[in-house]
Amino acid sequence: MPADDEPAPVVVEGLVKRFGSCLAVDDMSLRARRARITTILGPNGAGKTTAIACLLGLLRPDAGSVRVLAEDPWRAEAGHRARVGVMLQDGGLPNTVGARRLLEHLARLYAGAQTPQRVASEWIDRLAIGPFERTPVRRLSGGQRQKVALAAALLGRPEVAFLDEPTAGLDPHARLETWRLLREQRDAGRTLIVTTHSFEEAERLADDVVIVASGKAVAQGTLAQVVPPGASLEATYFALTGNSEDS
Ligand SMILES: Nc1ncnc2c1ncn2[C@@H]1O[C@H](COP(=O)(O)OP(=O)(O)OP(=O)(O)O)[C@@H](O)[C@H]1O
Repeated sequence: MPADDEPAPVVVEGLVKRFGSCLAVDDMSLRARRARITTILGPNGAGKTTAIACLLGLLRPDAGSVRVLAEDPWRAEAGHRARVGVMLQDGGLPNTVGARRLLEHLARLYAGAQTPQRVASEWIDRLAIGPFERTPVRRLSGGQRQKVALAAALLGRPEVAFLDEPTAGLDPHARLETWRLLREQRDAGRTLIVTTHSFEEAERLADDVVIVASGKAVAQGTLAQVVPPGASLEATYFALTGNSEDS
C-alpha cells in the first residue's frame, strides 16, 4: 500500500479556468493518491470535465497549477502522454473504423505491445466487445462505445487514467464487470480518477471521493472522512452541493 505522505501522482492546486464570463473552475484543489481509485462527484456543470481537460493538457489553466506524475501536462512531451490514459465523455473515437482495428492500432502505438493482435484480443474478450468488433464505431450503441473507449484508455497500461463517467449507459452486468476491471487495474498499481453521478458507484468503487460544486472541491478524502457518522454519501452530497434531497 502506498504511504499517505508519498507525492501524489495527480495534484491540482488553486486551479482556475474561465470560458468568457463562465467561471468553470474556481480555485479547485485536489489530490489523487497512487494506486487508488478516486471518484469525483458533482452536479452537471460543476467543472469536473474542465478540470480533467486541464489535467490532460488539453486546456491551459488561467491560474493555479496542475501536476500529473510530477509534470505540467500543458508542457509535457509525448513520453509523458503515453503514461496517462484517458476516456472522455464523448469518446473521442474515430468513427469509421471498427473496435478491433482501432485497438490493434493503439496497441501498436505503445512501445510495450509487441503483439498488437493479442493485446487487442485480450481487451476484446475482457470487455465482451467481440460481437461488435468489426462494426464501425459510429454504428455502435452508447454502451458499446463506452466499452471500446474504456479499452482504448487502459490498453497502454497507463500509470494514471482519467475516466469520465466510464459506466454511464452500461447495463448492470457490464457495470459490474467494469467495476471489477477497474479494481484490478488499481491493484496492478494504476491511479484511476473516475467521474460519476452514481452514489452506488462511488460507494462500491472509490478509495477516495472528491465532491465538486461550483468549480471547487468542497470535500475530499476516504468515504469515512467525507461522510459524517450516521449520514449517507447521498445526503452529504446534497448538503454540500446546495441542493435538497427532497426537492
Ligand atoms: N469550451 C467551453 N466554452 C464555454 N463554456 C464551457 C466550455 N466547456 C465547459 N464550459 C462550461 O463550463 C462549466 C463546467 O462544465 P464542465 O463540463 O466542466 O462540467 P461537468 O462538471 O463536467 O458537468 P457534467 O457532469 O454535466 O459532465 C459549464 O457551465 C459549461 O457550460
